[in-house]
Amino acid sequence: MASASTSKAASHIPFLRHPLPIPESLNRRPLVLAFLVFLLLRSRAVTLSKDAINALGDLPQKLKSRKKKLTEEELSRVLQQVYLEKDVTPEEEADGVRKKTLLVPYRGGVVKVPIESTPLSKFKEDAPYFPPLSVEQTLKPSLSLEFLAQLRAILFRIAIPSISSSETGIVALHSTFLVLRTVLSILVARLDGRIVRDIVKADGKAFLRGLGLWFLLAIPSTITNSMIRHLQSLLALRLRTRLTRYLHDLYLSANPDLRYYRATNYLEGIDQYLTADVEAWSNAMSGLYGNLLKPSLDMLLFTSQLSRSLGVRGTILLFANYYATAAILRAATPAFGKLAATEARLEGEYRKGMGRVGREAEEVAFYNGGAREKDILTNAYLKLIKHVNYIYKIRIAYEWTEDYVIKYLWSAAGYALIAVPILFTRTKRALQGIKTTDAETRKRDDAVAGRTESYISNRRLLLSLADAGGRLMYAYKDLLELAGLTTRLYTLLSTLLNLKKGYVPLVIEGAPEIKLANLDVRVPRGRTDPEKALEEKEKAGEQSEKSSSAGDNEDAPLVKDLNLTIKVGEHLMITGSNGVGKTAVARVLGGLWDPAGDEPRVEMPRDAKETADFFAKGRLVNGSLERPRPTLYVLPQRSYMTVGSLLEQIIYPCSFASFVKYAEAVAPLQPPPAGSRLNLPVIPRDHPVLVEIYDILEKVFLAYVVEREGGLSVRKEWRDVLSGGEKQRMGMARVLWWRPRFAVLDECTSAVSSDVEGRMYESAKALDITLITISLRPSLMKYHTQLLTLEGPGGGASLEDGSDAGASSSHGGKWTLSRVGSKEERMGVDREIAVLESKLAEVEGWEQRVKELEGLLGVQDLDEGNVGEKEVAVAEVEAEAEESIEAEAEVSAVEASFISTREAEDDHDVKSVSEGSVEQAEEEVEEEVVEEDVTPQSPLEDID
Ligand SMILES: Nc1ncnc2c1ncn2[C@@H]1O[C@H](COP(=O)(O)OP(=O)(O)OP(=O)(O)O)[C@@H](O)[C@H]1O
Repeated sequence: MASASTSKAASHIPFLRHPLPIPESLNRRPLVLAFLVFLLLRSRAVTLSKDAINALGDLPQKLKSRKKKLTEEELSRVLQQVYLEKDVTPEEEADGVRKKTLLVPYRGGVVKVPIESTPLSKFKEDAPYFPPLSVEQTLKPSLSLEFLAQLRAILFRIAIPSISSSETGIVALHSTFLVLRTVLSILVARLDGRIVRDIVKADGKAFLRGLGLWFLLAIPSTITNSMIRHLQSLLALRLRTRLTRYLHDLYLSANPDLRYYRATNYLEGIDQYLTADVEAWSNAMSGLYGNLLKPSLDMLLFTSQLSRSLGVRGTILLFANYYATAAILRAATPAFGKLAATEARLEGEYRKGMGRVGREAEEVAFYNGGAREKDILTNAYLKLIKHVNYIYKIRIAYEWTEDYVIKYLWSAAGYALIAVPILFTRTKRALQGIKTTDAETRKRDDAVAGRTESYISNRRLLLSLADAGGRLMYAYKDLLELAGLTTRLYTLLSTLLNLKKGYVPLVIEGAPEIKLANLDVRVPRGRTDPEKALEEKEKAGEQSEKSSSAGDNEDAPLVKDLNLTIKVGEHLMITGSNGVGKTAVARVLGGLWDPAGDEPRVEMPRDAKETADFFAKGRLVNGSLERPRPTLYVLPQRSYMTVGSLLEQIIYPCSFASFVKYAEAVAPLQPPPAGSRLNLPVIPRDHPVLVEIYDILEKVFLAYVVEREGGLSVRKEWRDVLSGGEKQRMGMARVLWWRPRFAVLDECTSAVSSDVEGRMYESAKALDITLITISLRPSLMKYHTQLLTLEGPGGGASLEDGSDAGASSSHGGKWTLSRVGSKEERMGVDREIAVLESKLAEVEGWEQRVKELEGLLGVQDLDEGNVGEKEVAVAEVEAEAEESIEAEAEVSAVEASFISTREAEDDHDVKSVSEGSVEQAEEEVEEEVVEEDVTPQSPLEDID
């Protein structure tokens, strides 16, 4: 009855076209809704209890397994194994798909995570969606159509690739809860009004009913809020995971893509892009979805609700309000997108600096460079902080405007919207004219109650509207920031997807050689700083003619027109001064740099892919236990130690999982130990593959490291644990284990003692490995048959031996190839021999003299009158030196004869030897060789 009268009273109030005091029919709506919510909760409660029951059922099992955590040994096995390989179909295999089960240690146990790599065809399909950006676009991200295109490409090609992906489900659920929250907000606003109305009317029963409903509504409202937060975080995590997995597959690509190597030429601080930017983008994206959808929905629904009660005039005023707000805020909003992108870049620079100091801590410590590094890092940090501070400062003005407009202007507008009709319409006049009979008084009371209810509801709706407007404005700022992050992420993806594929050498099946023809070696064009590039572009616009002529000025090649054949068994040594391009040749051989020049040609005997497949799948070649050999294995100048066990250092880049598969193919493994929770077999110590590993360690004189560190499976930070020489020996162990057909050894024995070096070289040769050594040490020549001398882009200005490389070439990149034993090589060896021998002679002389003096004096005190003694000693040493020169002449003659024998074999023209007669020496040597039955491997052997 009361509600009927309320409705009637309300209908008297002209500004309430649809009176808010709820009539009989409408009055049931909250009840129905409350009932629905109850049902929902009930079903939820049932599910919860089912889950709870299930969980309770599993509890003993779980507790039991929790109690029995992995032992340390099991954990180390898991860490070593990392993953289990899964089979793929031949089509998937051809498309580069790999399936694995990752073993992740988690809360004392192991969680198995299935992973599947992105097919190569997917990258090909995606590339057209990520065309490269211009410099302007990279530097000035904005809310434009380009931004939408970038966002669409990232979202629908990578982050949420299909409608059936789990991310779609999360978005759908998230959206449902967002809508639900808006609906619940409206219900709360209505109920609020109703409760106040009942208080004004002093209707206790209705008030209590309203209060009951209030509590009921609170339950779904709070659940909705926490679910929205949870789903937002979940969505962010999923987006990040998708992007990260995709980027890992793309970035860490195998030869010939090598994107992790090539991309550094184009993007600075790429690790910041790959880690922090991906995370920031995912958070911004998932947050923005909620921040944009919810307030937009709120605005829509609240506006429609309000316009029903405010009438046409009110609605027009409301929209005018929106328009004014948007115009003010747009004018007051700074370029947050650009600011966010710059902040990410500066953050990356700072992190990079920190990482460098961490990585090179020992070097910095030796130089005591802490203070200098501090300056560099503080500089980078202050640059970042200044920028962040600047953002904060401009945010003050922006947020002040926003707060003022949204909170106060909108509230004032809200008051006006509600008050104006009440104060200045017929209603007021009508109400004032009513005579105060009892019935009319009641009617008037009802009208006041109705107005109060409508006021409270509208006020709440308006406050919510202001809140939604505020969030929408924040969302606008977030959207600008997202534009900045999107541009960075897009730049990363488009750079990686559009990177030019590396040069693929021509594979000649069964060829016994590596062949290089018409090959120029040039430093690849480096990265250009986008800001500088923009400046240059602008300048170039002004003086385009000048710049075009400047473009022709290309750097001279490091090596020009190289034609070289490296036959199996013909060991090559590459030498030349520092910086002439020795490593650069290895970079071309290894596929890191593309060959330049006129129709360059690089021919390789066989693809190393077979090796990779072999280790991934444990397949044997023709059923034999012989594992395939990679064509080329390059040992770089700087030793690299990977994360993992000692064994993994030797077999790098083969993983332990692949190694186990290979071992299993070679000979049976031991079953897992009894009671082990891991189903991982064990390789026994006497297994042939481990025997081989230990044998290799013996050969490189590292067996003691296994003893010292406590076994092959010990995991340590090997970069710090092993000494420089040990790391280089580990490199040689890798060569001996992989047994490549050709091994490039780039100054990789510089810290190894020469006797060990020699034995390692011999071990490698014994395994039929053809060596391509890059070194400045003439003592290594004896292990090689060919010598490539580079003269660098300057054209051979600095070869010290005075050989025929002195003629400077204007084009640069001169090179000479000779047989070891030729004039150039001999001169280098001669020089080294002379130095070594004079030192040797000195030592002998002094030792002898000391003995004599000790014999003469019988006492060690040489202080008194030692000047005379020293003179005598020097005279004696000189005599010794003379003797040694004679001995040297003999040695030189031996060498010369050896070299000339070789040269004669190779039809080389050997004419001059500085001391002694070649013919005579040759005869002598030949006699010696026959008598002693020694193969004259090296001219230095006698001395050794
Ligand atoms: N990524 C690069 N960007 C620019 N220049 C480079 C790059 N890599 C190498 N260079 C230049 O190419 C030249 C040859 O380098 P390379 O490493 O081949 O020298 P090298 O002959 O092996 O010297 P060293 O004996 O000192 O090892 C050097 O002048 C070097 O500065």
